[in-house]
Amino acid sequence: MLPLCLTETEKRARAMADLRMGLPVAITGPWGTGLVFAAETVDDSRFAAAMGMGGVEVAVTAWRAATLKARVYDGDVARLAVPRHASLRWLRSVADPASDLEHPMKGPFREVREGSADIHRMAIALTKEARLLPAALVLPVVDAVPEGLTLLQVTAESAARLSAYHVVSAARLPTALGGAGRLRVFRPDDGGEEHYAVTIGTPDLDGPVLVRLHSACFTGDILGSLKCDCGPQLHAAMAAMGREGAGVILYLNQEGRGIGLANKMRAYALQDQGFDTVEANHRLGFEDDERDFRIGSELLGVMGITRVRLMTNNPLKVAMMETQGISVTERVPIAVGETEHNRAYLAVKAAKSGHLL
Ligand SMILES: Nc1nc2c(ncn2[C@@H]2O[C@H](COP(=O)(O)OP(=O)(O)OP(=O)(O)O)[C@@H](O)[C@H]2O)c(=O)[nH]1
Ligand SMILES: [Zn+2]
Repeated sequence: MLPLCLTETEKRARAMADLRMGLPVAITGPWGTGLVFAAETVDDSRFAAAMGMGGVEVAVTAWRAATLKARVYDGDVARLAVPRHASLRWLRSVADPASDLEHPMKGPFREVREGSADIHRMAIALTKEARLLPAALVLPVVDAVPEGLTLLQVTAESAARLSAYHVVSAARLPTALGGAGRLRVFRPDDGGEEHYAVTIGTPDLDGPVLVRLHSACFTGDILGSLKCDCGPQLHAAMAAMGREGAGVILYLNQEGRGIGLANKMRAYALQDQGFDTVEANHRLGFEDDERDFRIGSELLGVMGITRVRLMTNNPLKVAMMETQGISVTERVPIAVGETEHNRAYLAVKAAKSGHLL
């Protein structure tokens, strides 16, 4: 292969930007080649062009299909035929639950069951990775793939691959809560999100290190939102590490349990309609938690940390660390920040996501 050719990983990173801009991406597999658009970003003229080519389907997750009352024949993905006279507005309303209560009857749908859902499944994975709504327009490519488009191969493996990370830069960062400290920036080799490590004091890397894996929450961490407990948890963890004289906060840019801030605000809008945090994710078509917990253990590995006292109320985090080869010698609970606004949210996390209080 020419040294200047792109790898599948590089093409996949490029495909994220394409989908976010409303451009199509081509995906090829044993069943043929498809053109894929994100339902959220495709514009009028490209939608019209796609409809002109025929055979257009919309791929949604099984969660979204359940809300739409559409049948699912492919496990986690449903394929819906796009009616010949459907408008872009119709497509958006299939993808976006914002108007579900106002217009509950979007169907009837013609579910597609012949052929393979491989391209559709990969299209959903790409829209999720691009932090868009998990819904995609998929149409068959009959002739050649239009010039200049990113062309990806269907592979189960590429979706599951975890990037390697390296430290880009680091510097001293004293904080009011933690005292002396250091901030490191980690960059993945696949063009994805950077993550940060805040080291407080000088942890002894041989012993168990007091660690918090904190998922970014712009609303809680920065704005002091009362809807969740993230800000107080972050600050309590830093203060505890300051008191002990050592610890590590991994600040993971997995906003909204991995769905991104735009989708989290869509989830909040659904919560304003009366749905709880888990139901809102499902109506949008997401799992209740879309985070890749392997990133945390990967970064600990880069830092040379193998044994931790993990500050969390989430047993899944403990289990994932253990599976990834990090020994959790103790779970350190952090029950702080309950308010009248987040009491119901915390109760749902305890009941549905197994959080310990
Ligand atoms: N999708 C979604 N994400 C939310 C919501 N509220 C907070 N988040 C995000 O949830 C993440 C924090 O996860 P939590 O479940 O609170 O806590 P955890 O990190 O799993 O567990 P702990 O270690 O016990 O705090 C952050 O990324 C927040 O942005 C919500 O209503 N919907
Ligand atoms: Zn939060």
